[in-house]
Amino acid sequence: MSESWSDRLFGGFRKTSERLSGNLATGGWSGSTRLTESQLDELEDALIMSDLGPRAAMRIRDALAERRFERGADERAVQEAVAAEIAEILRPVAKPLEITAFPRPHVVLVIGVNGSGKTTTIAKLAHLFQEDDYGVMLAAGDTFRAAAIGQLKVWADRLSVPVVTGPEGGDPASVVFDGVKAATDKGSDVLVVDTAGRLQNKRELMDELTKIRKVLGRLNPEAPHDVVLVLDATNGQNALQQIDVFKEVAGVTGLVMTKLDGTARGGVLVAAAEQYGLPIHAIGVGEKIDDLRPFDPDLVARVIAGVA
Ligand SMILES: Nc1nc2c(ncn2[C@@H]2O[C@H](COP(=O)(O)OP(=O)(O)OP(=O)(O)O)[C@@H](O)[C@H]2O)c(=O)[nH]1
Repeated sequence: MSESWSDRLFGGFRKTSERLSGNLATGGWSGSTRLTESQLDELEDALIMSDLGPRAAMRIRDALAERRFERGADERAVQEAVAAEIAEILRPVAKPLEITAFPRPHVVLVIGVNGSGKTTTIAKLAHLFQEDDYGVMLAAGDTFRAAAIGQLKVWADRLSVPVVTGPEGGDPASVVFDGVKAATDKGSDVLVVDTAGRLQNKRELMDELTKIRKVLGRLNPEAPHDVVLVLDATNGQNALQQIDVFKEVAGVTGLVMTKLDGTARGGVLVAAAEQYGLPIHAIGVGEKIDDLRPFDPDLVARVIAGVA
């Protein structure tokens, strides 16, 4: 690997940090040891414009209002202080997915709207688990579209991971049932289940997920152990609305945010952390198989604030 993960992370968040530092670089920070009201207003606006959301922006503003800076402190000092506050917000939610289920398999349902990067994320998660020497199996519970089943198979082949599929238009709950049985027979540690992402039809999706849960519960009352929502960071604030809907429809237990590379909207990660407090298991910063990693909240905070 020529580029380290943190290099890729910096590359990934470059647009976000440029945006935030661009928004912060209004000059005139130096002067007194406290930020003035108008400086604080500017700071809050810069954070909102950088997609951190009004709540996180206000929290950071309040924290910075309390802070004493060295006389003559510059923009960098303000950015450092912003980074420290962002880290405070991210630290409690940065939690990798852990395989804890006993009996095995640990069942992870993966949900998210089509195009959010769900299938790619499932492959990347499988790869992460493989790196930790866990036995992984996939289940193609998105039977709504043949393409989704095919795409998951391609990834499974590439990773040499078994995948349980059913016919297009078949019953997702029966694929999940077969998946759990196969994973149990094989002694797999983790079963990652792809599910349909038809947010337009909430009722149908809710019924489908309820049925999956019922079938899973019959096999193992603890399953699913995780319900992971995949969000596309390029959707900015709309990604947050998806959390609202999927929390209600699917009982989301954690998030993965993808496509943080190449978007200036990475601040939405901070907004999601502040507003929902759901664990953020990993972040996607590219299309390659190892472009999904559990994240280091302090490093990500420094990258977002442009001081890494
Ligand atoms: N740049 C970038 N692209 C990503 C990332 N994650 C996924 N993608 C790309 O996003 C596109 C959609 O990803 P899929 O995994 O097919 O998304 P999906 O949600 O399963 O979509 P459907 O298959 O349409 O349901 C693909 O071209 C992926 O390569 C990421 O972290 N960064």
